[in-house]
Parts: sequence; structure tokens; C-alpha cells
Amino acid sequence: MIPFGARLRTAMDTRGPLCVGIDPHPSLLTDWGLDDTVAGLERFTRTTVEALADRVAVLKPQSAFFERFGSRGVAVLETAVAEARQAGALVLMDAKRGDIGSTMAAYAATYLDPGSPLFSDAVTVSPYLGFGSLRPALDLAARSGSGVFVLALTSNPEGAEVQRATAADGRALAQLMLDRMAAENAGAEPMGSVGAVVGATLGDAGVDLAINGPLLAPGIGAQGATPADLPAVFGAAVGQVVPSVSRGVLRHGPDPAALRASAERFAEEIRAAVSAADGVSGQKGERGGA
Ligand SMILES: O=C(O)c1cc(=O)[nH]c(=O)n1[C@@H]1O[C@H](COP(=O)(O)O)[C@@H](O)[C@H]1O
Repeated sequence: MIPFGARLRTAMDTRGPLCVGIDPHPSLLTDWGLDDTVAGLERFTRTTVEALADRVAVLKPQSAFFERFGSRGVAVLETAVAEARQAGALVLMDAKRGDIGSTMAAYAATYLDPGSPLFSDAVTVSPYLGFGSLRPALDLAARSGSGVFVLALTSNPEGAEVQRATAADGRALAQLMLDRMAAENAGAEPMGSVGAVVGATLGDAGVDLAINGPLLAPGIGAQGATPADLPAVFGAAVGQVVPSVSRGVLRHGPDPAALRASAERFAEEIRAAVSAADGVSGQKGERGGA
């Protein structure tokens, strides 16, 4: 069994690090000429998976947009996860689960147990019930070769009042969480399977991002960040970044060729930004890559 961190590193190196989010907003369904129904959801999702799963490193379905249709929406999600993985994409389920440990165990079983219908390569979780509440997910991920992406500094402006608050020992809460992630990933090669979520919208993240794990960077496109912002936000850790775009790509549908072209443009801009930053940090004798 190859751990998620290693599988993701390979995917980033071979396909490029771009993650495309599958966020079937009602307005996007309308723009695509689809009804805001399960049938529309199914068509939207299938089109996106078929257009992109054979080329991008990661597809990130946003569970909320499927759950709002109830069990039939979740059935669409199940199929999408299986088909995307079949086509070679890693699937990061964006569910942002967070709860007391005993309930977290059930969330972990939902997304990280290979026998579950929603088994995914990784899932997003919130540590703001305490990092230790994530233990069941961290442990099951380690056993099943899957991954966990933990919110650190989110892309929304409201996040700062919690995440930048000072913990009892003087660290920012986000830094405390990042340090816990680094401890989980200690010694893993080429990188660990516990990732951090750090918004691409933040300017300078202003925290130590050396967690020896992947850094998911949402906020590119509709929320205003661009690939050119990544070096300023992530500094020497830019080689670990998985930049994530949802509406910025999806708005080009339903034509599969246009979806692919948009993803390729983002991928090219990311390559240019990361290699320019690597050149600069290489000259300084630092390297944030694997
Ligand atoms: O975990 C996430 O993916 C996430 C974290 C975060 O800090 N900000 C954020 O926007 N996201 C998710 O990333 C996606 C962003 O979508 P776009 O703004 O359309 O690219 C949504 O599904 C959000 O829920």
C-alpha cells in the first residue's frame, strides 16, 4: 500500500499540482443549460469528471452541493468518486468534517475506510474542536493509505478571527495546528499524508508552513487569488502547494474542451509561478519542493 502523501507527490510531479473542485452551484447548472435537479447535477458532474479526471492530479468534489439533493445527490457523488479514481485522478472529498472524536470515527469510516461507498483518497477536516479530536481520521488514514487535509488558515476573510487568535502558549491557533500536522508527518518520505489547507488569498501566510506535507491552496479564480500570488503566500514551501480552483474552471463548461483548456491555462500559470519562485529560492540555497 502506497501512502497518500507518496501517491500525491507522484501525481503532482507527473500531472502537475492543480486540483480542480467540483462545485455544482445552482447558478452554474443554469449557466450550463441544465436544470437544478438530480439529473442536472448528474450531467454536470459526469461532464466534469470525463473532461478532467485523466489529466489533473486531484479532483475535489464539494460534498455540500451533492448533499442538498439528499440520497440521490449522494449517489451521484459516489459514482463520481469511483469514476474519477478509475480515470487516475486522486479524489479529495471536501466535506470539512469536525466533531468529537467518537463521531469523528464515523466520519472517518465514511471517507477513509476502503469498504465505504464514499471512500476517497483524502478528506478535508476541521481541527477547531481540538486537533486531538481528529485522531480517528488520522489513524484510519494511516492504516488505509489515504490522506487528511486539515484546515489551518482558510481563504475566507472571517477565518482570521479564530485562526489567528492566540493560543494559551502564545502561538497563533493556526500555527499550533500546523505544528501538530508537522508532528504527524515527521520522517515521512517523500512527504506525509496529512495536508494543511491554507488559502491562496492570504497575501503572506505569516506562519511556518514546513509540515512535510501537502498544502491545499483554495481561493484561486472566483475568490480573487491567482497562481502568481502563490510564492508570496507560501514562500519556500511553494513546491508543496496543491493550488485549487473550482468556479474559475467550471464556468467554462459545459464544453469539455473548454474545461480542459481552462485547467491547462491554470496549470501553465502555476508552473510559471512555481518555477520562477524555485529559481529565486534556489539561488538563496532554500528549496520548498519535495
Ligand atoms: O477546503 C477547501 O477546499 C476550502 C478551504 C478554504 O479555505 N476555502 C475554500 O474556498 N475551500 C473550498 O474550495 C472551493 C472554492 O471554490 P471556488 O471559489 O469556486 O474556487 C469551495 O468548495 C470551498 O468550500
